[in-house]
Amino acid sequence: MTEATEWTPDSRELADLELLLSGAFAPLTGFLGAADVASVAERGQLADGTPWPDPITLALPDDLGEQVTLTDPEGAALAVLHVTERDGHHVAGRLEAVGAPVYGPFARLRRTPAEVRKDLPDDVLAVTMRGPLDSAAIEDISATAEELDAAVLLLPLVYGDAGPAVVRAALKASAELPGSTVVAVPLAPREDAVIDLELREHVAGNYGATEHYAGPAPVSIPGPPHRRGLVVFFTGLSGSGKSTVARGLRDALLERGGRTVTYLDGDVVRRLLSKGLTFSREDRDLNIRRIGFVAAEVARHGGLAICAPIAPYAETRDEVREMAESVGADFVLVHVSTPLEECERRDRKGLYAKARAGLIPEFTGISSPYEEPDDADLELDTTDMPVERAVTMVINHLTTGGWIR
Ligand SMILES: Nc1ncnc2c1ncn2[C@@H]1O[C@H](COP(=O)(O)OS(=O)(=O)O)[C@@H](OP(=O)(O)O)[C@H]1O
Ligand SMILES: Nc1ncnc2c1ncn2[C@@H]1O[C@H](COP(=O)(O)OP(=O)(O)O)[C@@H](O)[C@H]1O
Repeated sequence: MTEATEWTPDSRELADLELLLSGAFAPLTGFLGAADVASVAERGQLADGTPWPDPITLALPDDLGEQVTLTDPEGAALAVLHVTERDGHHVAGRLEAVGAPVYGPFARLRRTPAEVRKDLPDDVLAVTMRGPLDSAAIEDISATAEELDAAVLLLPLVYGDAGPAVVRAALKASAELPGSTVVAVPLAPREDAVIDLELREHVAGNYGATEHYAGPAPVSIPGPPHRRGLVVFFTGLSGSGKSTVARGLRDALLERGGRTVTYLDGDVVRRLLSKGLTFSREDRDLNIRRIGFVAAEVARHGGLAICAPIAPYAETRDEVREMAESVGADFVLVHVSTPLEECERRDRKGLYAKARAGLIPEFTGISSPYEEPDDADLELDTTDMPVERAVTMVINHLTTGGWIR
């Protein structure tokens, strides 16, 4: 008997899990095993011939055992998965519901198909929505419902940051469609438009739809750069000048006004957020991911975050870029490329001397690697450069990119 373990699926898997548990993905009752996945990919059918458009899968690390409690990011248990099949990282098995989370925006509108169906008549026109309905669409829906003598069921498909806005759009449309019902459904969009539509039809059918109307795709217009969130990420050796330039940048931005600025000071991060972490690769990566997480949260809300850690590994810097971009923010990488000889000559804290004497293990540039970026947006060698000039170069870059005006 293996020990019970816990796992938090990613956001799309969690959305699928909720639909599997609520019955919105019926006839599916669990994540698909290899035979079903292959059959869906080849024929758009489960292995037993039932039509199904999209492989609904869950990836788990290999070492989690046979009984895995699936939790949401806050740690609340949602289901226990009794693993009976593994295909690489993909796992299938019986899902045992533990309890649905009762929080989150519009949680009261996340009802199961069984609950919704018992309140609806035989004829239902379901409208799946990922964005607002304009007046032409509302008129169309109203006329179709009248023609079919059907009740209108608005199904805002909530996923990601835009979720609450889609529900608000559905409630607004509902006010113009007398007698309509709104039910929030956590269906993540699929890349393939045909599969996405078929999946919407299946879900709508499970909610009792006899007719399905797919609301238009939302038009997403990214805000201008000076309104978008931004992460300015300095990387470079110890003593290269990261903190000095980063602080100068913060001060210059505050003097100009117009943007909210958060400076994640390296020392403060190491003292608070990353207290107790060492300089092993693993701990450095964790430190950088934590910085990236906080910076992306700042940028998610339109703020400008400045970070200045050494961040010696390219892969981890890429992860932070990805974190920022995944919340709709931009990412500017500034490589403070002052060479090791100059950093060592400065040796402000006497650390290089200690590292050379073998008193500090794993010191970046001496006994631990620094991977030079090949994707820097700006490079600053501060060897013969006054601090003010370095700050101006960053400001100029941000102005040229439109992030500041
Ligand atoms: N082994 C080792 N290697 C590199 N640096 C060391 C080490 N031990 C302590 N220090 C001091 O810690 C500062 C770097 O911390 P960071 O959080 O920026 O490093 S990392 O990004 O997690 O690699 C760095 O400060 P800065 O000089 O401001 O860069 C060093 O003063
Ligand atoms: N153009 C410059 N930009 C930044 N720092 C400079 C520059 N010229 C000289 N320095 C000096 O180099 C040192 C850089 O230290 P620091 O900013 O703490 O580096 P880091 O944060 O990369 O470890 C400071 O003593 C600073 O005064």
